[in-house]
Amino acid sequence: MIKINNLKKSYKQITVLDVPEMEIPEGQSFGLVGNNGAGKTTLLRIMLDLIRASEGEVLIDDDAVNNSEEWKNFTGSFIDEKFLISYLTPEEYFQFISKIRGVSKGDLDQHLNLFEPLFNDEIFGKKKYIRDLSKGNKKKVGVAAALLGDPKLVLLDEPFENLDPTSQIRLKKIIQQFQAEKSVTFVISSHDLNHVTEICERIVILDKGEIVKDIKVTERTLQELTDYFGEHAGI
Ligand SMILES: Nc1ncnc2c1ncn2[C@@H]1O[C@H](COP(=O)(O)OP(=O)(O)OP(=O)(O)O)[C@@H](O)[C@H]1O
Repeated sequence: MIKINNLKKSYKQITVLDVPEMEIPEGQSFGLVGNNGAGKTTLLRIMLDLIRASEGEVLIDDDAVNNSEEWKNFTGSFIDEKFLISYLTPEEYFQFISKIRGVSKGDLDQHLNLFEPLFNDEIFGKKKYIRDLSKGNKKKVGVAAALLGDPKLVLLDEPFENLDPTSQIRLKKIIQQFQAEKSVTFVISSHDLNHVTEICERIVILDKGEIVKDIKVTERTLQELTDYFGEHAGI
């Protein structure tokens, strides 16, 4: 589903991402981990054509993302709050996204029902604009919108960040439901090694823009990741 060829991103001659080759097959849940500045968000942004690569390309279903609009019809994503429309209420925002994606009112209601426990009576009916929601609640709106309209591919940057522990567990369950029932391909960056090993079948570690490990998740993976980052901390 995703293919990367000779991808490089540099700022002022400093290379921050260098991925010669990588493939993410359809249906895979792919986790991206790495310390601050490793290049995770840069990679996600290039995959979504939000920034241009300095060299190389990302293909989604064989189309270069910077040369095609096709992939946008089946790709959902939430990178940060800039994806939201801050002067709308959450209700208005979901209606707006539904219109763009051709989601009926019935399907929107069904989708939002799934998120009711995660939203925890904090999102709807509060007469608040998105800009007035807490960071965690903005994240919930963004992730729910990314999953709206039956996307085949979903990219999420640190979806668990700013969520309370109960919400993290609820979000994990929702993602697992989309994996099992809808075979969505997920690309998820996270600093939470527990969550990422639980929801991903493959984890790539980025270090200074390079892939240093590409792991098929097993029951030993959490320990392997903990050991890897522990070594970096000198522990
Ligand atoms: N516009 C920019 N100009 C210069 N350098 C940039 C720019 N955007 C990103 N970088 C650099 O690229 C590198 C990778 O950043 P990136 O945000 O992708 O890391 P990350 O792995 O997502 O980090 P974090 O875990 O802190 O979110 C960093 O060194 C960052 O300073």
